[in-house]
Amino acid sequence: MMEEKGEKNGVAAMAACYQKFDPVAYLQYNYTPPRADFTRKDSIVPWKLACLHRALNEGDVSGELLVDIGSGPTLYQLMSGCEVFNKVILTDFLEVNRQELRRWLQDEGKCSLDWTPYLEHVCKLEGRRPSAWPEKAAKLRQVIVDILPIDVHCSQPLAPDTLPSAGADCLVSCFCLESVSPDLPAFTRALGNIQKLLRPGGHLLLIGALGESYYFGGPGVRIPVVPLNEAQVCTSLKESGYTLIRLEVYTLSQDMRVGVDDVTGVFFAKAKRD
Ligand SMILES: Nc1ncnc2c1ncn2[C@@H]1O[C@@H](CSCCNC[C@@H]2Cc3ccc([N+](=O)[O-])cc3CN2)[C@@H](O)[C@H]1O
Repeated sequence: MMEEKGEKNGVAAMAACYQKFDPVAYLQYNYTPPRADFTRKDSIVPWKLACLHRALNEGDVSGELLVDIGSGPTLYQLMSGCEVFNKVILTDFLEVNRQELRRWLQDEGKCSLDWTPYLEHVCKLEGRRPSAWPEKAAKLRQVIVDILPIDVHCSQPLAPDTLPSAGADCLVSCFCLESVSPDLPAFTRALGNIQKLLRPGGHLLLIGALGESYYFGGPGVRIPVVPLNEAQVCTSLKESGYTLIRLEVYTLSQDMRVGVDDVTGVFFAKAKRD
């Protein structure tokens, strides 16, 4: 019982940190140059987009429904998946992030970040002209069917009956679980909680930070992160009911370390639910 109380306190403290999360600042910190520089082969965002494109286009991923776990205020993580799945559900813990996503979806022109360079880059990865980005934007808006609240620390992270009984065909989650978990056991439990949202044999595409102990979710909003290494990611995936297909790692060069966190690397894991 004592352990459960400790778990609940850690998760509640983490939720309190997120009350000050600032989507606009967060997007500026992580989704503008140098971390999102499409003129540089070694920039982080092009690496992430290439991992997602490759993972979704090597012939083993298919189905109807893709669910993005902890979307935050970003959309890049769905720009390849929107061509493979005809239904996409976005999720986040905070209303401010769900609002940011809704603003883009409704195309009211009041978005905090211009996603055009991202759409152009993914068009290029698909062998299309970058000028096809309006079609890709329209496709993404067409397949997004819902933007829902989620809590990965709940044994049932989404409201009941949100998903088909068989579960989603694919989950994507980027930089969420390690940033919302007070420790490694909580990270592993959260992986287990979302595993139940996925049909057996369905794929998990997981992007996360290595060696990160904190990040700024806004000016002065320092949020603790459970520092992970590759071995811990692999063990946690295995312990929570996934078979790892591939793990890729990006190591940050000095100029990618811009003072908004202490990340040393980024991992991309493609896995299957057992
Ligand atoms: N209990 C919960 N369940 C689900 N989601 C939850 C919960 N609590 C908060 N959330 C939701 O999860 C959050 C997701 S954003 C988390 C930010 N992760 C750290 C940040 C990201 C980042 C980006 C790019 C790069 N890079 O090198 O290019 C590095 C890094 C490392 N720093 C946020 O949307 C919150 O609203």
